[in-house]
Amino acid sequence: MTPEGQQRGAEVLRARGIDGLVVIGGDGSYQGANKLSKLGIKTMGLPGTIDNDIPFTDFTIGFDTAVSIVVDAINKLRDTMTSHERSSVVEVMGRHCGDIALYAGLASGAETILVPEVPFNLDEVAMRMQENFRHGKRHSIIVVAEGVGDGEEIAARIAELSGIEPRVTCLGHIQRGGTPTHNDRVLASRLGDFAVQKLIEGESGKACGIIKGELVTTDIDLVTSTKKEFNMELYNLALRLSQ
Ligand SMILES: Nc1ncnc2c1ncn2[C@@H]1O[C@H](COP(=O)(O)OP(=O)(O)O)[C@@H](O)[C@H]1O
Ligand SMILES: O=P(O)(O)OC[C@H]1O[C@](O)(COP(=O)(O)O)[C@@H](O)[C@@H]1O
Repeated sequence: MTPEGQQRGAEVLRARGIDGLVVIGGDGSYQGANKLSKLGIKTMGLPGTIDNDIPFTDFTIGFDTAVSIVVDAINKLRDTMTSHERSSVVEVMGRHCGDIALYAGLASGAETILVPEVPFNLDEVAMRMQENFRHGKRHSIIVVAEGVGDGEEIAARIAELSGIEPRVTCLGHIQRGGTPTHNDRVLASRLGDFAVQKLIEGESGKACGIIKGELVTTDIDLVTSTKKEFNMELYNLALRLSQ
C-alpha cells in the first residue's frame, strides 16, 4: 500500500473514533498494522493463517482446522489405499511452510512427508515404497506441501522410479473452509482477549502469540523480519515412526 493510502487509513480510523485496532492475518496484514502503529494508531497483530508460518507463536489461528481437515481426508484415503493396495500422493497447502504437511502427515501416519524446508530425494522415496511392497505393505501415503512442487509431477516421477503408480489428491481450498476446531476457537478467543487487554494497557506495534501455552507479545518489526524455524524434531519423529 502507498504511504498516501496508509495515511488515509489512519485518518479514517481517527475520524471514526477508533482508538485501537486488532489486525488478524499474516505477513501482509502485519506490515499494514506496523505502518498504522507508526502513524499513531494503537495496533496489535494476531496471527491468522492456515500455514502456521508466523514466527514468535507456536500456532496461528486456522492452522489446527486445516490440519484436522487434512487428517480426516487422509484417514478416508487410507481405507481405499489399504483395501485396493494403492498409493496416494496428497498435496496440501503451504507455499513456503511445510507445517500443514508435517503435522497432518505425522498425525495420520503418512509414510513420506515432503516439505520445502527439508531437501529430499525421490529415488529414496521410490526405493522405500518398493521395499515396503516386498515386505507386504502394499500401500503408501505421501504428503506433499505445495511449496515442494506439483503433486501430479511428483507422483509421475515416483511412478517412473518405483513402478508403483500413486493416485493424486489435491485438497486445495477445502483446507481453508468449514467449521473451526475447538482448539482454533479457544486460541482465537484467548488471543483476541489478550490483544484487547494489551491495547488497553497502552501497547502498540506488537504481535500476539502463544509460546509453550503462554500468551506473549513481540514487536511486529521483529516478527516480520524473522523467518519461522521449522520443527526438525517433529519431522525426525515422523520419519522414525514411518519406518
Ligand atoms: N505495507 C503495507 N501497508 C498497508 N497495508 C498493507 C501493507 N502490506 C500489506 N497490506 C495490506 O494487508 C492486507 C493483507 O495482506 P496479504 O498479503 O493479502 O495477506 P496476509 O496478511 O495473509 O499476508 C492487504 O489488504 C494489504 O493491502
Ligand atoms: O488460492 P491460492 O493462490 O492457491 O492460495 C492459497 C495460499 O493461501 C494459503 O493457504 C495461505 O493462506 P492464509 O495465510 O490466508 O491462511 C497458502 O498455503 C496457499 O499458498
